[in-house]
Amino acid sequence: LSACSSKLAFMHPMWQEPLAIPGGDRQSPIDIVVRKSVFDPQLRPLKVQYDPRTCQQIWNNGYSFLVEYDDTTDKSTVKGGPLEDQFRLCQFHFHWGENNAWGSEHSIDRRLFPAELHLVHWNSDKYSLFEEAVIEENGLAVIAVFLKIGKRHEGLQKLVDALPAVRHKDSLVEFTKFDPSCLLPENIDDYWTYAGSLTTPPLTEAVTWIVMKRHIEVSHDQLAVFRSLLFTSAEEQVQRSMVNNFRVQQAVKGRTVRSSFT
Ligand SMILES: NS(=O)(=O)c1ccc(C(=O)NCc2ccc(F)cc2F)cc1
Repeated sequence: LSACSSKLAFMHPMWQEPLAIPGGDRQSPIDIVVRKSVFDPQLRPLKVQYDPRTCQQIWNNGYSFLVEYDDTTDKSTVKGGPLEDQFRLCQFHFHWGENNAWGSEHSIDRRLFPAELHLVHWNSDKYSLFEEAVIEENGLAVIAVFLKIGKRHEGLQKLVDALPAVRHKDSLVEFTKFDPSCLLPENIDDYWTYAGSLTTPPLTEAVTWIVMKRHIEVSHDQLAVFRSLLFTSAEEQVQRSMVNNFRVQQAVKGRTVRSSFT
């Protein structure tokens, strides 16, 4: 699937791109050009340790739906890989399209996927709050996993069943005992990593991106439930479907994308 830019040109981005971005030379998302990525043998395997008991709620924030975790202790963490420190999971969310031709934020040699999962972590060795870490260049680590349409994802179904409860912007529902490691591909040793930013405002250049080479599969019907969510709150007259909630791709600007595999 190629990102035919003309197809995307008419689409209204979710929000107006700011005129000036702080720094602006490490923005996300990007297209990962595989032949330009550099194998780094010093990249270690990722160590992911998630405790399902830290799962708290699902919140529709008007951009996506966030599954939020208790990040007041080091119970759900990621370390290793390109990371010097230990990072705490605070939430995960997705980006998706109006159809299966596009929806992911990153692409691999221009190949887009119907959706992309982001597991968001902050550096708890150096900072004491997410809000502090989000403005620091080594503050955040986001693991990105591409979603492809295929067989039904049994682990995802518990989340899909809860989504109608957060149909409108600013709605929230209790959601517990969900282990997000079920959303990781079997092999998490093969990934690309680069220095980037948040892909929604405030777009701060604080993110070490870890983009998984292997995707996961979800069914067409499961992704259709994502598309049944709304950008708009219950009070608004005009309801708008929550689809195409991805940012336009940004210039690589001389950055090197490293790979953990040859
Ligand atoms: N798509 S992505 O993975 O790059 C991404 C991850 C997290 C956030 C986020 O938390 N935003 C709200 C937010 C909340 C508090 C704060 F201090 C800063 C701030 F960005 C935005 C984008």
